[in-house]
Amino acid sequence: MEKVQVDLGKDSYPIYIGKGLLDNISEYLGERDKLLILTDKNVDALYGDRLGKNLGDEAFCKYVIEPGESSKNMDTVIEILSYMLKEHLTRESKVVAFGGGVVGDIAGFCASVYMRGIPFVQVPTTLLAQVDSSVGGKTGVNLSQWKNMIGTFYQPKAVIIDTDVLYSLPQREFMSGMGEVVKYGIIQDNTFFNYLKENIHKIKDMDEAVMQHVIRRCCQVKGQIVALDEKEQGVRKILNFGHTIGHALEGMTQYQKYTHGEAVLIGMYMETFIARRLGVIPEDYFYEITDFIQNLGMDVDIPMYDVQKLIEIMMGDKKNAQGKISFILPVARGKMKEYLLDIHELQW
Ligand SMILES: NC(=O)c1ccc[n+]([C@@H]2O[C@H](COP(=O)([O-])OP(=O)(O)OC[C@H]3O[C@@H](n4cnc5c(N)ncnc54)[C@H](O)[C@@H]3O)[C@@H](O)[C@H]2O)c1
Ligand SMILES: O=C(O)C(=O)C[C@@H](O)[C@H](O)[C@H](O)COP(=O)(O)O
Ligand SMILES: [Zn+2]
Repeated sequence: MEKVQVDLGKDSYPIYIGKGLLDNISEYLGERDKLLILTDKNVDALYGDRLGKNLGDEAFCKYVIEPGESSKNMDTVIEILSYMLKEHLTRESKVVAFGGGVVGDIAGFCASVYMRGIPFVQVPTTLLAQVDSSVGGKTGVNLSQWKNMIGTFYQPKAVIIDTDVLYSLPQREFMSGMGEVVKYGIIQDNTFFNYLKENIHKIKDMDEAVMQHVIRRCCQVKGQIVALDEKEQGVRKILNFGHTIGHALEGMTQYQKYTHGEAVLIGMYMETFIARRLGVIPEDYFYEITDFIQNLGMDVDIPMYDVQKLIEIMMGDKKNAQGKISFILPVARGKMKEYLLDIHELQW
């Protein structure tokens, strides 16, 4: 088992990464009078009994949501908060987010607003959640076409990553997680980007040692960025590379066409084109990024007729300022810069 620490003063927490951690989960959960396991139907069917068995005689209750992005809204939040009240959860209880990023974002949000905040722990089960969404304390839900429009910054008490659960992931979900993994290579750590390129076959085969390294490195990079800028006033914005277009694509298609990671891959591809159009990225690096995304097998074409709609949604992005759309663009290997662009600069 490896441990990565997120340094946030009194809100610091450990990320445990290893094989089979689910079997000793009680050891990592910390103090509580009662647990609420929040999960989705797929994860519950695969791992619910195992988790329950490993909790032994502990007092716990469980709430199971429908899988997928369409659950990520205020209706689900109200249902969960009502259940928490019915189950008499207190400020000494703990919420366990047991699932992918959807479960994690909803569980963290519910924990952050119930009784003005009760502790929660992340037990991420998708690659995307293990490398990104379980770390950093962004919680929330979507409002209509606008992603994560309602939310809080609320850190978990711990993140417990059992790498064994990745082997039941559908191939599409695994590649979706690779979207955020590639992001970490581009935004800060060019050595890691080279590692990804060199090991792409082993990654696609889900080689255990390689995946352990990939997960640890992403958690380290994200943990360091979050420690520097918890509330996204500055450097944390680089984690949004690919997300201005990515989030708009998800919303424009009612969360039905792309997974989050797929939308981020397309977003990074298109935003790298914007960097080239602005003349801010070296030509060879432009090809390195775009070739790698294509080689992952991503279909990066979107129909031209959707561009106006895309821009309309991007106009509502949280990162925008001065009436302009914010883009985080690659300007050199491992170096990003924010550009505020108006609509006319995007129509060419
Ligand atoms: N808070 C953050 O910092 C942050 C960062 C990145 C993404 N996100 C959010 O995360 C969400 C995407 O997360 P996701 O990609 O994990 O999607 P998800 O939670 O919808 O999970 C994807 C699918 O995999 C299934 N699944 C989960 N674990 C499994 C396992 N071990 N084996 C088999 N199937 C399994 C789920 O039931 C679901 O059908 C988006 O809403 C995105 O906005 C948040
Ligand atoms: O943790 C962050 O900060 C991120 O930006 C991580 C992103 O991968 C994630 O998708 C995040 O939810 C996007 O930011 P948001 O503020 O637009 O929700
Ligand atoms: Zn993301």
